[in-house]
Amino acid sequence: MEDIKYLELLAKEFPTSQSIITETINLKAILNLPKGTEHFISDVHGEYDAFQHVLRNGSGNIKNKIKSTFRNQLSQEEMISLSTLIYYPKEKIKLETQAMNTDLERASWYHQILEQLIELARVTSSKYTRSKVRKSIPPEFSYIIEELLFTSTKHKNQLNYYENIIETIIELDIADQFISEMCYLIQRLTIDHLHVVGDIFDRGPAPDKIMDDLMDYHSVDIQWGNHDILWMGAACGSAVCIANVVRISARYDNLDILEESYGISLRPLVNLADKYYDKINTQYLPKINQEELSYDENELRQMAKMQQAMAIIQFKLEGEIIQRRPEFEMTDRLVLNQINYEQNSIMIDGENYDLVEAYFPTINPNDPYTLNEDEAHVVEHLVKLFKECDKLQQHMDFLIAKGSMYLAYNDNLLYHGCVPLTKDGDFLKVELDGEILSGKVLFDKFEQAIREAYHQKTKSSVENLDLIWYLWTGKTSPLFGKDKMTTFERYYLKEKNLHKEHKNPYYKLREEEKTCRNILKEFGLDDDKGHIINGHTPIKERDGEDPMKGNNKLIVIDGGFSKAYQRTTGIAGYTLLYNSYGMELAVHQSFLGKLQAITNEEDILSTRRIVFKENDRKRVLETDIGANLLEQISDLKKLMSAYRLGLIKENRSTFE
Ligand SMILES: O=P(O)(O)OC[C@H]1O[C@](O)(COP(=O)(O)O)[C@@H](O)[C@@H]1O
Ligand SMILES: [Mn+2]
Repeated sequence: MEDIKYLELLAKEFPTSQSIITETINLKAILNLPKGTEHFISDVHGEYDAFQHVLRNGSGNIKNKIKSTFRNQLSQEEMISLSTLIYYPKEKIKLETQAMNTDLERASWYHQILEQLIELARVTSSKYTRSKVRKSIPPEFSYIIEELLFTSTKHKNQLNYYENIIETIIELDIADQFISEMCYLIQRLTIDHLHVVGDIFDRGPAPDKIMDDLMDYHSVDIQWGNHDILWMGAACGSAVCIANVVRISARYDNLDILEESYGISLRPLVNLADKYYDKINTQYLPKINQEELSYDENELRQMAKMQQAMAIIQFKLEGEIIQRRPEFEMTDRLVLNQINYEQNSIMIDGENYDLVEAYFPTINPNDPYTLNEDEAHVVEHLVKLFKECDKLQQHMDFLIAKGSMYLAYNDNLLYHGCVPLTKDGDFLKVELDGEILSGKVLFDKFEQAIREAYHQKTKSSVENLDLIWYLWTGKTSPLFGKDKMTTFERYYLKEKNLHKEHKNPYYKLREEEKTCRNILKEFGLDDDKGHIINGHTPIKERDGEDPMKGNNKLIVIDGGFSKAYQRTTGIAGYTLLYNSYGMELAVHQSFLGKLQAITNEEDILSTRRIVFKENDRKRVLETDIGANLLEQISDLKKLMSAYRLGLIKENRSTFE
């Protein structure tokens, strides 16, 4: 019965036997095509230009395609030039054509480039069905591009036809636009699907632009990172998440993201900072690249004061939650009541330490966690603006729609931080809302809390919002993975040992193959076939650390986009490609900037490391999409027999 109802619905889409046959042929054709290329990137941290570059060059994939297509026809320089054109078509066309003196010269360049691009688009589209390629083609040029891609040039007549189209494009003066569209098409066909393994936000200057691009991207999923969760909590109106977001933005000189990109006015915060903080702690000076920006002293002081005002609000709000939620076991993070405000010292683990440059004008020593009236006003104002900001809400809607705590995809398991484990490698048992949870169900519980908090945004339950903050900083959070966040200590104490945040046992245990296999099994995956793709921790390649762990069962792909971290890693970082031939890690050097990439044709230098090779080229049939298509084919078969048995009537009206 159920079945018939479902088939009746399906019959609306496939009203005749003929339409079923057509669709089945199409689906079967897809099953036999090579698996599409998956691209994995992680820890982008607001570095828009580097992110865009890696996306545009497909982690080196475009260059490889150019090499294999034109190895015997183009010089090394010509191939580099063609790749730059494909990454940055508009800018590169301008540069090239401006340097030419005659129309003839320009026409001959256009001709040559168009031929190369058509050839490359043919190669990159050969992995897909016509129908899929058609959907990727921009509508303005769909007719011409289809003709160029699908017309054979074997016969003289056909060659003439093809040449004619190229000439017409040049004559009609649409070559610039046409070339750009072809370049974007090639970019798009080179990567079938993108996975972003977390941390789009914080530290770098333009996470909002990254979100805009991701929202335009043809096929993408996201595994939430700890920084993304913080922003999601903020958008749900969690005051403590907002305090962290604003403090971090001030710390990395990114207040413009809030004020200009998201239109969140910081005026009340400026007033609060001006009213209370005339002395500043130098730890609150923003982290900026001194060569790039020159602020005068007043501006720097202003930013430091804002960061300081926000940090104190954060410590107060965190104290409230920690007291309200004893099960979070975070009482060691209750710092403000451990301070001796007369002596400016603090008690930690029974020892007394002097606070450096300490100054707490808004704290009442007898009631250190209560916001004063001005602070409460700032918080109220920010909560309102974060919740009302359309652009931020759209970005977060997208994170919710395309994102998750983890993803099982084509045998692989993707997550940002860690799977909490005991020292012995068992899944750590965590008590949440009276339930004892570990492994996969722990992730599921957190995900459910996030979704509930998000969907009831106007009256988000306090408990769920607390959990979102816990995911940012709690010691059993799969997104954080450390014992504590020592923000307070790093602002006020000179003892470096107190600044240390210790990674949990997972990070040692993931070196062992057994751990990785256990985790894959826990998430329902085949541990012989599958791999874990992990972000979050920069790999110190300079110190000999290897991104491939657990006998290559786990790959850490912190993209190293964050400039602040490149000093410790020695390289920029890693991205991963998984195509029909296997999986490859791309190891990137630093990105020198968009201008260098265009004018000097300086690509990110990347080397490749093979993670594994497929014995036989992998087809769509063997992927998750393949499994899905097989199911569709079987449903169509059922519908076909329902038509034959007369259980459902064919609707031929459109053909009669
Ligand atoms: O260097 P900053 O700005 O103080 O940030 C350090 C904080 O960032 C974190 O490393 C989290 O960020 P990541 O997810 O990028 O590691 C915290 O553990 C740490 O307290
Ligand atoms: Mn992270």
